[in-house]
Amino acid sequence: TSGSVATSPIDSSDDAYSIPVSIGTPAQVLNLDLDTGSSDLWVFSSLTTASEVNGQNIYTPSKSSTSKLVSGATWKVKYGDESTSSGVVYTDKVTVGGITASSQAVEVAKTVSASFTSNSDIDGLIGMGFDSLNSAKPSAVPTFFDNIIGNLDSPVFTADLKHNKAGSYDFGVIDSSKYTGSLTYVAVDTDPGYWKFTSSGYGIGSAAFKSTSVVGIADTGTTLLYLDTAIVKAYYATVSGASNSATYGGWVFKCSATLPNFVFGVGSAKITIPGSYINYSPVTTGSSTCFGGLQDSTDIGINIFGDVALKAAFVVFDGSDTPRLGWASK
Ligand SMILES: CSC[C@H](NC(=O)[C@H](Cc1ccccc1)NC(=O)N1CCOCC1)C(=O)N[C@@H](CC1CCCCC1)[C@@H](O)C(=O)OC(C)C
Repeated sequence: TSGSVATSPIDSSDDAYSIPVSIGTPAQVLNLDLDTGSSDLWVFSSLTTASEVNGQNIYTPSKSSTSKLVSGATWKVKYGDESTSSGVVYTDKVTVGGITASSQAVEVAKTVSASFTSNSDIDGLIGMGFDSLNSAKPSAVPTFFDNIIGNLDSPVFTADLKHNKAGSYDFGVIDSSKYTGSLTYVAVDTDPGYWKFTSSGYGIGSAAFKSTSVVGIADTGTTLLYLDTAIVKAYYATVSGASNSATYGGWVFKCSATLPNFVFGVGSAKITIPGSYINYSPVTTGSSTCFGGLQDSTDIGINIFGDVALKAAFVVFDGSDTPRLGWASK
């Protein structure tokens, strides 16, 4: 089997990308953030503390004839941005892009942190990292990808994210109409459970490409591109008036600045991120100071190829026995 689901940016800054997910019988449709940087499928629900729900769609297990409580199971997840959620576990029928997992663990939130409450565009997450990252206790539960992989024509899903418009996630098929040239594959290190790979270097604008190993993760759930200090400094050295602002917690520049393209290498291939993608957004609405889409990864402790990088490419997440990432321009 194979399938495809449209994914849309939740706002004009491409902060995150959501997909419609059907849960239960009859179907309850929630908009979930497909996140390759984590491995829990969790949802706002009828069990979520009422004061912590603010406009999100919720899953009500008692209204689903196929829901089952997993007795004794709990979960608690904390993300890179310090946001958290926790609760209990049900199994139910889950369908994404026409593909159904008949008994998918659905982690039902009893409590969520303020940043989730304030984000009415996201009704939960569908983690597509490796099972080792799953937070369920006393034992981990498989991801949606893990549950369907055996039924897929090919053990893959692909990401085609776009700037300010709908893209798609495909399952079980590599649609060659969605990219140009050829795919270049790179090995994935599944420890501790991210889609972790080694980029072969970078180039800033028209400057010579620098061949150097840059270890990072392909993370659909992270908005920006986070890289080593030296690369980030070299990039903003070409942007007149750019500075690393303590006030705004990162590199900022005049919104009118011309930003050079940023190239990153995958094997012998090169992915070019248009400079315009590195103008993330004004620091506050209407400000003439803009926040960069490329930021320093030091405080995170890992380099992250987030949506700013991913939306410049077509990416194959290959979950075969030797997991790998395929990259192509588009
Ligand atoms: C640098 S690590 C921070 C990363 N979060 C982010 O990148 C959030 C995503 C978001 C978008 C819209 C609304 C709310 C949150 N954006 C963010 O922190 N931004 C601040 C800087 O400007 C860009 C927006 C993160 O924690 N990613 C999570 C998934 C994420 C999904 C949205 C809800 C919150 C959790 C996950 O991918 C993760 O933890 O990755 C690890 C490996 C860092």
